[in-house]
Amino acid sequence: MTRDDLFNINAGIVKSLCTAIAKYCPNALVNMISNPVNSTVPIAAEVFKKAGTYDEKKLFGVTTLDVVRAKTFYAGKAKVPVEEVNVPVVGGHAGITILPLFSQATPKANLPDEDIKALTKRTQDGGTEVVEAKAGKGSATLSMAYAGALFADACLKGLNGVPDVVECSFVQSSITELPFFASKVKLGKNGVDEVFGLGPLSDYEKQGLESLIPELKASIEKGIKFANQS
Ligand SMILES: NC(=O)c1ccc[n+]([C@@H]2O[C@H](COP(=O)([O-])OP(=O)(O)OC[C@H]3O[C@@H](n4cnc5c(N)ncnc54)[C@H](O)[C@@H]3O)[C@@H](O)[C@H]2O)c1
Ligand SMILES: O=C(O)C[C@H](O)C(=O)O
Repeated sequence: MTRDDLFNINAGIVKSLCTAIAKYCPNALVNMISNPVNSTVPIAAEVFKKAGTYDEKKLFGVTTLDVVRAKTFYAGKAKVPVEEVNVPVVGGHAGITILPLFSQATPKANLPDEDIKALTKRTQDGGTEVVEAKAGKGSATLSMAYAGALFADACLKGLNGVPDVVECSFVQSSITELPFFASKVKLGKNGVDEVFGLGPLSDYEKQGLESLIPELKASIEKGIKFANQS
């Protein structure tokens, strides 16, 4: 099976599920985990737009697993307790479109450049590492369940009026030239309350941002095209 076959199968499933969401629960917050997230979120947006139910504050690509991985790998390298670590991960959810911002990681550890590069690559390749290790038996399951639960819980806290709930997510965005982008998002009573900008980037992160834009743009466009042609 080619990647295109996989895209078509998952994209078709997402399209039909989103058609049902538009009909039966049009006001729901939608947490999109199905891959390729960089395309399935734009597909969902197109389906909802056609149905007249699109609310950009209520559609989220779940990138929490990238954050969980970045935190875990950073904690290991920096020798700090993982529960104290914070690392924003921006961009998208595939390969080089996943951009962990270790320059903003806390607690500060002043890791050398080669460690930052290795941590970045490991975060970007984390999903593939699991897929390869499971050798045909699927992708990350327990860690995804953990990450999905974290993000769903954050959405529920926001809906319940808990202040200052902030998570990274792939959402409609105007912080770059792309219509969808993952960054820190404040969650509130209506879903997205505020999409935060990227903050100061290191030169390495600036390069990473520049490199990911064309790939992420193509994946977004592929999703939009799929939604509108089939
Ligand atoms: N966003 C992330 O970080 C992340 C992490 C892990 C997995 N994923 C993605 O999550 C998705 C599911 O992964 P998985 O490992 O749980 O796969 P899986 O094959 O174990 O489960 C897929 C489920 O979808 C169901 N299904 C198939 N066709 C359907 C349809 N037409 N309508 C409704 N349900 C249907 C199947 O019965 C099955 O239960 C994949 O797209 C995977 O790439 C995303
Ligand atoms: O399902 C995959 O290809 C990988 C998944 O998105 C992950 O990050 O683990």
